[in-house]
Amino acid sequence: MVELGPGPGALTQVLIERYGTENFSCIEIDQRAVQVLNERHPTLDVIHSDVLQVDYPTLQSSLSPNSPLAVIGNLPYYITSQILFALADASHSTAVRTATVTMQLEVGQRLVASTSTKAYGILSVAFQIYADTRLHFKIPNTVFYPKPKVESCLVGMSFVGEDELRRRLDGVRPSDLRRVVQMSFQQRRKTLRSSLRRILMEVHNGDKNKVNDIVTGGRKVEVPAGVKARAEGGDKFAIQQELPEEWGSMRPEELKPMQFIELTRLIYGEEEDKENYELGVKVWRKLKHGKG
Ligand SMILES: C[S@@+](CC[C@H](N)C(=O)[O-])C[C@H]1O[C@@H](n2cnc3c(N)ncnc32)[C@H](O)[C@@H]1O
Repeated sequence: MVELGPGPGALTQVLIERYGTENFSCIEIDQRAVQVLNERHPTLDVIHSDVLQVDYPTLQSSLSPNSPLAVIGNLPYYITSQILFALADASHSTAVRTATVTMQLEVGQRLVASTSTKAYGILSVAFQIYADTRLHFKIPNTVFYPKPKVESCLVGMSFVGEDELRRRLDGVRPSDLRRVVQMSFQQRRKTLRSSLRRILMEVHNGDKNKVNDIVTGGRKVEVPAGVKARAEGGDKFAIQQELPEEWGSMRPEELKPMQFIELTRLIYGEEEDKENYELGVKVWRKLKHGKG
């Protein structure tokens, strides 16, 4: 068990009473809190570090090589989503299996939001693909001291792990998925046709995943799946930088998480070796709170 941001140890105390200190480590950035914890709990492993710099697979192999980490904590709210995304990236390496964390209510609501609601966005799509996520209960601001302005909640995440994640992605690269989801929600009121135009251009120009050939004026041109290209005579050709109509007219909040995977496949194609391609360990963790 790893507690993120234990502070002087209000939650830590309760956890130690219940589970002891043997399989328990904490990560705290504040030197004063680290000192307090060391004095109060001499047998507890307290790591003085920034949680955003933690490499969970390395941490797991040093702390608990035979079983994945269970993460717990009353998270620092200003970096909640970055912490969560880092956990998602680690979840398919078997480093992290569960996270039970408090956060701002609004962020918890985004994680579990359904399509066509204001709260539905990047966090909802990512955490409904990578984990089974539950908002357990709300926590009023009156139970904290000093009293914060915002309400909180307890969220439980059970990460689906590598095999199930590969089944869900079915060859789609997480980095491509992240880009499509991010671009789609950057302008959440616009249609996908307009929000994703830049990606379609990049995919075409970027020499990546070229899967269809067209021939024009005796020249062979390759274009990505889902992008229509038209021979225009001579050696001229035009790429129709548009998504198929059924996708193009939709707005991002209408797409279920699994539909984002389908959309990504349409634009970027998929890996052939679906069992073994790199899922990536720093895909989502760079995303910041607030966008979508
Ligand atoms: C919301 S407080 C929770 C304190 C305590 N767990 C409690 O429940 O009372 C967040 C804690 O995270 C720590 N923290 C903030 N940013 C951090 C970071 N980047 N890495 C590690 N700890 C951090 C703060 O010093 C603080 O102790």
